[in-house]
Amino acid sequence: MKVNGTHYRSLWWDADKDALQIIDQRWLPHEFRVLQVNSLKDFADAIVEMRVRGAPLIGVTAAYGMAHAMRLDPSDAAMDQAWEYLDATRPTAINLRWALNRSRNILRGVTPKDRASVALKLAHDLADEDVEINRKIGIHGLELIRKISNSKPSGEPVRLLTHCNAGWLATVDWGTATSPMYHAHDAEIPIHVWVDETRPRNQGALTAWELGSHGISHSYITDNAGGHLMQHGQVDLVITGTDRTTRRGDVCNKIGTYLKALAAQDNNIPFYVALPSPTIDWSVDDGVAEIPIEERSGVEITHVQGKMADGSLGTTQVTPDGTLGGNPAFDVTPNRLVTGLITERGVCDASTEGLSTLFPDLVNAP
Ligand SMILES: CSC[C@H]1O[C@H](OP(=O)(O)O)[C@H](O)[C@@H]1O
Repeated sequence: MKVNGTHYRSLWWDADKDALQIIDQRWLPHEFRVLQVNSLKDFADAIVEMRVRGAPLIGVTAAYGMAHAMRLDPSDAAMDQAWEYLDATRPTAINLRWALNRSRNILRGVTPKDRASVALKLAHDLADEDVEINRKIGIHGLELIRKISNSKPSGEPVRLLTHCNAGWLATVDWGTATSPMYHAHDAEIPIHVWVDETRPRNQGALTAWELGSHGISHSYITDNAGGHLMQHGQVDLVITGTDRTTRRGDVCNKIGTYLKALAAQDNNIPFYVALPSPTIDWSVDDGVAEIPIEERSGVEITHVQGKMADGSLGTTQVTPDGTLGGNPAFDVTPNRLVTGLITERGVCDASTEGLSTLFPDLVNAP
């Protein structure tokens, strides 16, 4: 999307430098820094340290990591080592393993001398595929927003609430949850977005940066304010992203999503999840029982990063010395709390039947 009038993807291949460039999201929203990825360790660190983040973007980054590994050593052993190394970076977003499997399954059928070029082409294709999937999610989600807008007095905004950043920064472009918002804004449908801060890493600030750059009205709110806003008729629709959705429609997403879904149901507010098909884990039914939840460092809880009074970026300790932080990074919203899933092929119920109807070609795919 646009940054000060210039279009960017969240990562891109620089042919002149023959290397992947990423937006280093650790410095946003205060500084826009581009980083070149030069080694396989750089790829892994970028994912672990959340320089790149968001399920789709993690997957595409890993695909470029496999291509880098094949340049160094295209042997079967090196391919498997790279797969293991990149797969171990973050456990929850299924797109990581999906992309690694897409790459390795193709490369196994390719002679080693051709693996580097084939792997790089696949990474480019996955990046382009992600952009198109998210664009289509936007088109389908737009109709949900339009329907609500048409039920309001002319000019009255549709009030959306979103959690974390499922924006273009979490994908290659458009975002998932934000794509319907961008499409609605571009269709001149008035919207206002309540943006959850999303402790502990405050990815909501990334969403605020994105929406502000696109001229979309928004308010940055505490994670605990959403229920109150819903009780007082201030929210028309909730749209979030997902890091892994099971075949029956249980949704794993950033910690706190489940609580928003509970509040939405209690207030009869539609709760939709923007779901690109690579984020569906067809091998899992019960999300609460089966999806591995990443436990990140407690320092992300006890300390906060931001812009200091002198304009420099820094980190400050919030808790007493010695206090340990507990930091599960995701939770699972059972399908019974999900109104619908907005996919690139349309909107469906959060159910096995809903997903298998839209994706009959994928439901039993190996
Ligand atoms: C479009 S997927 C976005 C998804 O990923 C985020 O997690 P993280 O920032 O830890 O990578 C969050 O769960 C978003 O909803």
